[in-house]
Amino acid sequence: MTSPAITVNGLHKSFASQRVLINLDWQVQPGRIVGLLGRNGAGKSTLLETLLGLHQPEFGDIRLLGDAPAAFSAGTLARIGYVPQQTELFEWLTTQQLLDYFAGFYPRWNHERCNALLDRWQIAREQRISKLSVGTRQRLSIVRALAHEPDLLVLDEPVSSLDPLARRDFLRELIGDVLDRQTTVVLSTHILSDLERVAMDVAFLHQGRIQLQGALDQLQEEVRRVHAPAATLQQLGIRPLRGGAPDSDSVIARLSEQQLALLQTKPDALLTPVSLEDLFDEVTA
Ligand SMILES: Nc1ncnc2c1ncn2[C@@H]1O[C@H](COP(=O)(O)OP(=O)(O)OP(=O)(O)O)[C@@H](O)[C@H]1O
Repeated sequence: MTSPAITVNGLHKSFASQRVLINLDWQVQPGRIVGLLGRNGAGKSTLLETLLGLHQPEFGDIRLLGDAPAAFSAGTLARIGYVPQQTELFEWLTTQQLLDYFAGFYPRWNHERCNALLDRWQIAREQRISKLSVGTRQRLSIVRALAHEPDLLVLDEPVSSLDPLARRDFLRELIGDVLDRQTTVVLSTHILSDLERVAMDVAFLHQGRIQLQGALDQLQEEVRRVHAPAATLQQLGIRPLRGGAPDSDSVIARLSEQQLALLQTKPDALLTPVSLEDLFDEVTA
C-alpha cells in the first residue's frame, strides 16, 4: 500500500490562550484532491501553515511526503507547492523576473507550461507585480506553484479573487495535473460548487478537529436526511451527524447499508438526499 501524502497525529496548535487545533488527526492519500472545509476562523489556514512548518505546534506529529516539517529536506521542499491565502509576491519585480527568480530554486521547472499559462491567463510578463490586479496576482501565484510540478500542492483559498471563467479554467488545470501526474492537492475554499466540481474527498474542520472526512461521492450516497419517528431512529441506532441522540423526527445521518435497507422497509420513513451545503451546515453547526 502507498504511504499517505500527509499524516497528522495528535496535533495541537494555540495562539496565546486560544486553542485552534486540538488533538487533530488527519490523513491524505496520494493522488487525491481533498477539499478542506470549515467556517471562518475554524483554523484551516492555521492547519495548512502548520503542516508546511510555518507555525510551530505545541504537540503532534506531522509528515508530509514522509518528512517532518522541522526537518524538510531541500528535495522534499521542492516537491511541495503552496499558494497562500494572501499572496505576498515581490512587488518591485516584473512577472517574468519573479518567475525567473523562482525557477532557479527548483530542480524541475516547466517553462513551456509556465508560458502557456501566462498566455492563457493573460498575465503580462513585463508588468511590475505592484501594478497587477488582485485576481492577476492570485493567478500568478498559481502559475508559480504549478510551474515546478509539485507532488503535493497546498492551496489556501486560491480562487477567492478569480472571476468565474478564470476559476473554471484553473480548476480544469488542477484536475488535468492530478490525472497526468498524480499530484496530491489540498484545497481550502468556501466555494462549495467548485469543490463539487473537482474534489474527490472532503474534510470538515470544526472545533479544532477533522470532524468528518470521506470521498465526496461516497458521502453523498451514505448521508441522508431521514424523516422518521424518533423511536424508529433510536431503534435502528441512527445518530445525527452533529452528534447526540436524535431528538426530533428529522435528522441528517450517515447510514450503513443495513440501516438504509431497513429504513426503506418502513412506511413511515422518508429519505431525502443532502447537498454539500447541508452537510457543511450539519457538521460545522
Ligand atoms: N498568527 C496568528 N496570531 C494569532 N491568532 C491567529 C493567528 N493566525 C490565526 N489566528 C487565529 O486563529 C483562528 C483560526 O484562524 P484561521 O485563519 O486559521 O482560520 P480559517 O479557517 O482559515 O478562517 P477563514 O475561513 O476566515 O480564512 C482565528 O481565531 C484567528 O484569529
